Amino acid sequence: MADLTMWLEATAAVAGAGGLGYAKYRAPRVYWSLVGLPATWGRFTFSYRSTMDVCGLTVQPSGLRAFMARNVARREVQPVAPKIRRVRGTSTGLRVTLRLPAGLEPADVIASTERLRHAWGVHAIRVVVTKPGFVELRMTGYDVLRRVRMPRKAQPHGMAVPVALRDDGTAFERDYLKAPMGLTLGANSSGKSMYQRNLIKGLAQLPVALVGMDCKRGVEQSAFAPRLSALATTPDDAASLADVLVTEMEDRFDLLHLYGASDIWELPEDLRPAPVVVLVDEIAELFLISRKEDEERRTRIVTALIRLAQMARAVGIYLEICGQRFGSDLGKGATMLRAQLTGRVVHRVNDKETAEMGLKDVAPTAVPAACVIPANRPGTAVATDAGGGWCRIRTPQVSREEVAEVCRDFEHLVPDLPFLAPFRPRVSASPAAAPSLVK
Ligand SMILES: Nc1ncnc2c1ncn2[C@@H]1O[C@H](COP(=O)(O)OP(=O)(O)OP(=O)(O)O)[C@@H](O)[C@H]1O
Repeated sequence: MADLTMWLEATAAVAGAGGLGYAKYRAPRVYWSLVGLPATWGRFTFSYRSTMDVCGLTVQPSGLRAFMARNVARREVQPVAPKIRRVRGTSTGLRVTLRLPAGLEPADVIASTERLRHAWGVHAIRVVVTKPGFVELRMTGYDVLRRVRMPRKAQPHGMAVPVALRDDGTAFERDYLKAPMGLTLGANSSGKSMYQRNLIKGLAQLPVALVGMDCKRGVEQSAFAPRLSALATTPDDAASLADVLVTEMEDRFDLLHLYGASDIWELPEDLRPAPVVVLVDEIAELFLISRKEDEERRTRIVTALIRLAQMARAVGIYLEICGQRFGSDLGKGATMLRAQLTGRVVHRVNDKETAEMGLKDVAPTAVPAACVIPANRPGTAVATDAGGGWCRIRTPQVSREEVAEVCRDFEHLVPDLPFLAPFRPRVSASPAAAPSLVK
């Protein structure tokens, strides 16, 4: 009888452990909420003081405080750790708000994130400055980028589109008001098109004009024709389109001048021209030339893009450029244009040099992280935040057909912009069919 009881207990334990192991792998969110979160919360609570001490995140108390401790409270003078202001569990991790004592700065906490991560046994910790004197430790309990599930409340709004998941479980937004010009780099099959698809899916739902430049004969962007205000599928069309955008930029500056506004968002809504997002699928196609005669066209395109990148933010024209590499090897003007594109996303790269092209000037500490993105994780990238920060992100998988359907559903949002009318792609009955330009 005793043997049978022991066997049943052992079987239940093995089944339980197997079930937990299965849940940990197949349903990490559920596992985290039921097991990981309580365990981490407990570990954090019980080891907080000693962890802060050994990580060097304590300071000596002020003279008055030391005096009070010695003479009034009659206890030993202890170093002061950041005060815990709030602890909150989420479906992917744990968030802790800390008030920093005088003598500690956010950079000290950032420098200790690896040590804190190991001490509390979490997958990642990101330190965010919430207001002067306060930081939030965003702990992620498990590898949320293994299977991307966007937070339900992440929806396009204003000029911001949630395009990917950060490794702390929050949505990464491409916000054109914070970083008006963007650059996405990455090797072959690293996930650049998937990133653009997610972007188009979100932008299609906003009242903006979408302009495509896809000189690979429109193979990627033509499926989104119903929602595009313009599409250029050859370098010649791209040159004409870039010229038209520059003329429109100048007209919009005249309008701003007339109303004494510094950007279109200061204009009354009924006078405000529709924002335009220009999506360039492969920048090298616009730079490279095969014949001497093409040189003039390249100079035209590059000059127009540089002018737009330098000035068009105020008039609501934004660039979103994509490419495998973007260095001086592309030709004259490449590095000048790149410097203006401050919203950077770098996917897996084949060499350190490409990662440096994308990140060195805006977030140099992100370069090593971009160099170690594994090939079996397409869609993973390093993205810069406003203010020199960066994070790891991964896009959700979305099919071209799904995005094409969203584009059809939101066709009514295509703004009426006469200057783009000659470039409006013809929408064919079959969504997969390539459009041709109406001239
Ligand atoms: N976030 C993701 N999750 C899962 N699979 C992805 C993700 N992103 C991309 N992939 C897959 O990786 C492959 C390459 O993706 P994609 O076409 O976006 O890469 P790319 O960088 O645009 O490549 P290329 O430069 O050759 O056009 C595709 O099969 C795609 O389905």
